[in-house]
Amino acid sequence: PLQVPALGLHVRGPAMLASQKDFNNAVSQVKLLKEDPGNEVKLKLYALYKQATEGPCNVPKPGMLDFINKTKWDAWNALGSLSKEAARQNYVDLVSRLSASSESPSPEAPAADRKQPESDSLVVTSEDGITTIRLNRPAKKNALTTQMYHDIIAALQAASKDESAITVLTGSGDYYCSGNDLTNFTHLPAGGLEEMARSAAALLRDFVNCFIDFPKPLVAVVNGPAVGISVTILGLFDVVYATDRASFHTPFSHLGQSPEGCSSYTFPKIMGSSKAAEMLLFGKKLTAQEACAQGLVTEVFPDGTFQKEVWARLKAYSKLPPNAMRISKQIIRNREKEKLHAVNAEESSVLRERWQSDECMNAIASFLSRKAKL
Ligand SMILES: CCCC/C=C/CC(=O)SCCNC(=O)CCNC(=O)[C@H](O)C(C)(C)COP(=O)(O)OP(=O)(O)OC[C@H]1O[C@@H](n2cnc3c(N)ncnc32)[C@H](O)[C@@H]1OP(=O)(O)O
Repeated sequence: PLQVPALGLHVRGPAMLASQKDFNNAVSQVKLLKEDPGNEVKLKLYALYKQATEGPCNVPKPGMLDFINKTKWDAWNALGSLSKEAARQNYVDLVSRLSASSESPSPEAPAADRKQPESDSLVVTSEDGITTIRLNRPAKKNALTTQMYHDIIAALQAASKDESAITVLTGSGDYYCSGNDLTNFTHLPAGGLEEMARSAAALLRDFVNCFIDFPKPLVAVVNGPAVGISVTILGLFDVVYATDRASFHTPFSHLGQSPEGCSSYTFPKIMGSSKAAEMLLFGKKLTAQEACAQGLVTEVFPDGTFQKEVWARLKAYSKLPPNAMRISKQIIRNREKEKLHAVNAEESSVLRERWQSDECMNAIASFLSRKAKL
């Protein structure tokens, strides 16, 4: 067989080529894959699909800033003059390999039972009655990758059932968290931008639901500046301690996006509608003292003594009767839960549309091309 260099795929003789029916079946099968095959494979699938249905790449190359469409165009163009039939066959072969490997039993434990997260970007420890979930990507200011969202969900599910009395979210290094990792938007699935927005919205909804439903006292130890979703979900925590170096920034309009984490509901409730609007519409950054004055932060500590003071206090709180704390949290939060779930669903669905907008794509392209920073 001939080799298509960019993709490492084979071109077979005409007698072995897959039928249109095989191809249609393979297209349906892709949607049923149990495991995400990764971006490289998804790009291959995209390129082969285009080649099989439309022939060699025949559209103008997208501009430099249109990074998503340019990556797709490059993959399609790399197939050169490969015939439609050969592309169809390669597509069918690739899907059949993917289906076979996704059928084989996974060696991993189910997410809820997993002791440690999938990547080093999250560290979960339990000590002195406190489960600590630490964002651990200091070189990237603890920006949240897709894997980290999944790992945090798993960590919260495990913490809700473990022996600890209190659960803490904090960060490593000088930042608490710089929000969503903007490169998440460059990992385009085979279904394109629409599919990316759909699955990101589903993940966002699951992620925020875990905070809404978390049954034990949940404390944020904000060790430095906080951006985006790491700020908005603070309204779902029971207590927020911050160093005086922390700041709180929700630059959604700058990013062509809209609020999440139930902040469209919790922020106006916590700080009043006009202060909330200044943050959520105009991206006003609050200092730790300002956030405390508005009720978003419980208490601010001098940076030099922050860790010592906060952990001493949390250790003392963790000795309180755990069932009493759970029940008190239930009474405080339960009547709001239904509302919060509805708000989360609505915010996620609005964002699904926003993520497909030019305003959002241009803002992300600007950040990635190092033209814009907050
Ligand atoms: C699926 C659920 C989706 C939920 C959606 C949530 C929405 C949000 O969270 S919106 C908020 C998104 N966050 C941002 O827009 C922040 C972008 N980052 C910045 O503006 C700056 O990096 C900073 C102000 C946070 C820090 O600036 P500083 O000069 O101190 O440090 P840098 O040199 O810029 O950063 C170091 C390193 O980290 C990378 N990085 C930082 N934040 C992010 C991020 N959010 N996404 C991707 N990468 C990030 C930065 O690019 C640097 O990387 P290099 O060293 O490789 O250049």
